[in-house]
Amino acid sequence: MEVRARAPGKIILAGEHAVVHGSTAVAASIDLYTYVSLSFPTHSDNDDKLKLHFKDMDLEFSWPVGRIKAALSKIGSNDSSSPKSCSSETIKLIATLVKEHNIPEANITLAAGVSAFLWLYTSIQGYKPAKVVVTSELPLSSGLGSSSALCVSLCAALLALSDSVNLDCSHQGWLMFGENELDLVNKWAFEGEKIIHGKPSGIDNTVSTYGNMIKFRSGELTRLRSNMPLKMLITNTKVGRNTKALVASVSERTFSHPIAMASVFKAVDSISNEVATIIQSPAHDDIAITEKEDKLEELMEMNQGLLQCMGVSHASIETVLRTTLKFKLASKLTGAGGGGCVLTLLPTHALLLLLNVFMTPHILLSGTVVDKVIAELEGCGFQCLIAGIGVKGVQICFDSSS
Ligand SMILES: Nc1ncnc2c1ncn2[C@@H]1O[C@H](COP(=O)(O)OP(=O)(O)O)[C@@H](O)[C@H]1O
Ligand SMILES: C[C@@](O)(CCOP(=O)(O)O)CC(=O)O
Ligand SMILES: [Mg+2]
Repeated sequence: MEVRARAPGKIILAGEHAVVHGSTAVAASIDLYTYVSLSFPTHSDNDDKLKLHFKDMDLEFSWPVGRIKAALSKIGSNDSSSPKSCSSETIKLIATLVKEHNIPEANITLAAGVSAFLWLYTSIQGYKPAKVVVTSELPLSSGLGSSSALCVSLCAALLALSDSVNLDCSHQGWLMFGENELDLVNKWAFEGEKIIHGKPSGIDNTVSTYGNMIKFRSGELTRLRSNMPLKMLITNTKVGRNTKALVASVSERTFSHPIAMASVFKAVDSISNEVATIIQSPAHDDIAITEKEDKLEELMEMNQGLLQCMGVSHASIETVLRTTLKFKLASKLTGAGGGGCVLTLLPTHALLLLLNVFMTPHILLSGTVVDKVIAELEGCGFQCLIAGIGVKGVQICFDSSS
């Protein structure tokens, strides 16, 4: 029996970082997924190893289960139905298992993902031999939530073959979990995110688990129903960064300037609530949609200004902001910043109209504003994509033939 799980990445429309400090944020899932397949060896395979394959990087890890059991013996027995945090002592024990594999320096940030894997696997499945294969359509360490998509898809696959979840294994194709199972996946995935991020807010694993669009504050989720077409250009600056370090840097700034930062977080909270209201409010005609788009653009620019206050912008992000502004398009970073991805709202008029009179003569050529801005951004060495927004959350698929 093999089970596959897929979990979507995400964009944060408003409120990243501030959400770690108790403000509201708004996020949506995107149609780029991380896939995890899990299979147990048969008796005739005579295999006693736990194997992890990061297929995209062609990196394989394996440990005899006896070795894992010996290293983690103090943890006690596993109980997949009650998610628990990995203690700092256990993190150290897990780190010794990870270090036994010499991860190439260029891929060293993957060590956090391997540690999260070992914690989630042993906590949910115990010390069984298995093979786990991970692939992803998401760029890693870019702000699109690859860490949470990894944790959510992994937990879904592990729980699908655990005693805590009862599913119809004969179902053909992708299958959604029920609400209780989703809650369990989400809670375990949050524990994995803690290992990768240090201090996650939980918004990324929550939107990857439940999908669609959510408002999130202090662990509480409100599902949003969008009442407008929402198209975003995602520009990957390809500047790698690490969410854990960026979250820590904002915490340091908060420690140094608590009163000023409290005001920044309060302003972000208001922006996120306004974004959620605009997205959900009814729009009966094109004029109403344009008004909503104008307001969203202003709020995105305001949020970006506050992210600059938090110290998480980057020269590459500023280049994207300047470039899109030339085309009268508003942008903000998404995720932890420091490089990574930038969101640009593509208002309906930008998708339909040819360049208009506001543009300077040298760019008054054929094509839509969107074609032009993408060409210019890609000319800077960035990578652009337009992802589908608000897709379903985590899903699983059984393959009983294997
Ligand atoms: N498909 C994957 N394969 C291996 N590790 C992954 C994968 N996706 C995420 N990770 C782990 O998550 C880390 C990136 O998480 P993070 O810094 O939060 O960035 P983001 O979540 O924005 O992509 C990687 O360095 C790695 O440890
Ligand atoms: C910066 C933050 O708000 C989002 C991080 O997202 P990402 O890992 O950069 O995709 C952190 C969090 O909410 O846990
Ligand atoms: Mg992350």
